[in-house]
Order: sequence, then C-alpha cells, then structure tokens
Amino acid sequence: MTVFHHPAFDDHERVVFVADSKSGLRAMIAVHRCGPRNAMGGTRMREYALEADGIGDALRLSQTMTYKSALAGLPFGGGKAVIFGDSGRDKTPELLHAMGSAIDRLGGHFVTGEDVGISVDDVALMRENTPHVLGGEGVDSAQPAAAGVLASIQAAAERVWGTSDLSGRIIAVQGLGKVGYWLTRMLAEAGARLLVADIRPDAVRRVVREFDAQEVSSDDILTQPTDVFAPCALGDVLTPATVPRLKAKVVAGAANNQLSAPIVGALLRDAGILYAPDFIANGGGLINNAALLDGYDRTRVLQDCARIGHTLTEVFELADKNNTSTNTAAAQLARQRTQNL
Ligand SMILES: NC(=O)c1ccc[n+]([C@@H]2O[C@H](COP(=O)([O-])OP(=O)(O)OC[C@H]3O[C@@H](n4cnc5c(N)ncnc54)[C@H](O)[C@@H]3O)[C@@H](O)[C@H]2O)c1
Repeated sequence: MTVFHHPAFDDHERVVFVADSKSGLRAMIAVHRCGPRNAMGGTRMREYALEADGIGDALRLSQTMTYKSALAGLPFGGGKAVIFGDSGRDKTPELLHAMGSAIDRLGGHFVTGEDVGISVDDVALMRENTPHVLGGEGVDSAQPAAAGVLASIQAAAERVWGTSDLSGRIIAVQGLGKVGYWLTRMLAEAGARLLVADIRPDAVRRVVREFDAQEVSSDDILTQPTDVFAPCALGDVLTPATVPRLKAKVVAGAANNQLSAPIVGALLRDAGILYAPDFIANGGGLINNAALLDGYDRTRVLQDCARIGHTLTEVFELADKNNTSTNTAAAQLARQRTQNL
C-alpha cells in the first residue's frame, strides 16, 4: 500500500489515517487543498474489497472536491473522509463519535457532511464531538443542486441548439430521489417533455402524476431517443459499453462520478454528445452547504446555482478551442483556478 506513489495522489496537503480500538473505527481523511478558508467534502462509509481502493477513493474524491469548489466560485479546497466498514453492520454511535473527534483534531482544516453510507442523523452524532460538520440544519440541498443541473442543461441547450429554451425538448431523468424530483419539477415548469425512471415505483408515480411525465423502465431510460439524458441516480452510468447506446445529444445530471473513467469523456465527444461534467453540473449542493457557514440566504444560493451555466459555457468553449473532451477542459480550468491554493 502506498500513498505518495498512488496514481490518484496529487500532492495532497494532508492525509490522515485514523484508528480507534474501542469503537473499531478505521478511517482516512484526505485534504487535497485547504483553500483560503478550509477544505470541504463529505464523509462516506463503505466496505472496500481492498484497503487501497478506499485510499484511492479518498484521494480522487478530495481532488474532485477542490475542482468542484473552484468551478463553483467558492473559497474552499477539497477534502474527503472514508470510513472503512459496512454502514449497515459496523456503524455505531461510538464509531461516529470517534470519527467526530478525529475531524475535530484537524482544528477546522476539514469541514465535512453526509455522503454515501453516512446520513444526516449520523452527521448529528459526529457533531456531538466537533463543530466542523454540516448537515441536518433543516436546509435541503436538493433544490439548489437541481437548480444547478437545470442551468447546466440550459447552457448545453444553448450550445447545441442555439437556444436555452427547453419547451418541447424531450428530457430523460434517471433517478427521482431528492434531486431528481426537484429537477423534473423545474423541467416541467420550463415546458420540457419528461421521460422518467426510478427503481422505486412510488417515486415514479409521483412525478407521473404531478408533471405528466412518461414512465420508462430503469433498464431502458439511458437508451431513449431524447434530446437530453439527466443521470440523477448512480455513478458510473457512462461507460465504454453504454456510450454507444446513448441517443441523447446532451448529458447533464446530478449524479456524482458519472464517467466510469476519464477516457469516457472522449468517447462522448467522438459520439457528438455534449457532456456537462458532473462536478460542475451538481455544484449547487456544495454552494448550498458552503452558504450555511456564512448566514444562509436561500435566494442568493439559488442565484449562485444559476451561474453554474456560465462556467459550463466557458468549459464548452475551452474544450472546442483545445480539441478536448469537456471533462478534460473542466479539469484544466479548475487547475488554473486552484494553482495558487
Ligand atoms: N442531494 C444533493 O444535494 C446532491 C448534490 C450533489 C450531487 N448529488 C448526487 O446526485 C445523485 C442523486 O442524489 P439524491 O440526493 O437525489 O439521492 P437520492 O438517494 O435521494 O435519490 C437517488 C434515486 O435514484 C434511484 N435509483 C437508484 N438506482 C437506480 C437505477 N438503477 N435506476 C433508476 N433510479 C435509481 C433511487 O431509488 C433514488 O430514488 C447522487 O449521485 C448524489 O451523489 C446529490
């Protein structure tokens, strides 16, 4: 096992391994860049096949958080914490308290919140041992996240069809959870025709009833002949196997880590599909959480989310200029913006 020679190591400022024998906690905290204020990023709990997979996850995801913050115009660096273990089997209040203490020992360098396997209730337990956690303040991040995705779809539409007007556009939304619900609502208000899928029948029934959306099976949503495909469920939906089956001209959604590997961005480009990099499109969640630190103003948060469209337009132009994929251009722009961090 190696950190300094790990492919995902990018001169991370701080990598901390944590163990607590009483609670069984085994964790890693990666701070990629601290930024002018501190590093922000969620804490996830997962059972990894190999310890090295968890290390890679923390290194990679913390770098993505730095990029996400920079491209959302926020004064934060990126960090990520990983708790090794099965969240259903191993998670206890003692373990979460121990994790809170570990975060507290970083003295505010790293501010965290919920992520895969860690809920708002878990965050509340961590908060008993540190103030450096966000979440559970009753301020939902899904509407801002959806507002950022809407702005992304509009920016992509402007690029592809010369107009950001979505009326009559056919848009497939995969995943109708917290963000997907808000997105379908906003798209319906913008006059789009919706095809929707979720593995939860109740979630589908709700948007079919409220927004006159058309139900599609979860297996088929990706291959529908639509203008836009909006992944709002899981990561890794765009792979060398799925890209050739896509019929949409634009992919823009909320899900994290949509590309199974960076090379898939080039496949999308070669297929003539405009991809809105996920770490820009879903930046509204981070914009929302960052605002909790500075006197929350919902109107301002939603305005900031709408500006995500301008950043994407800049990325689309850079990708064209450099003949690269949009995810490569986005990483390049993020590195430019963070070179002084
Ligand atoms: N909530 C936020 O503020 C936020 C911010 C940024 C990014 N994201 C990302 O956006 C995505 C959605 O987040 P969320 O908060 O809405 O999560 P959620 O858990 O509320 O919703 C996810 C939905 O996807 C559905 N789903 C799971 N597998 C599916 C499949 N194979 N096909 C169709 N539907 C499937 C689930 O049933 C669920 O309804 C996640 O990837 C998340 O990491 C969320």
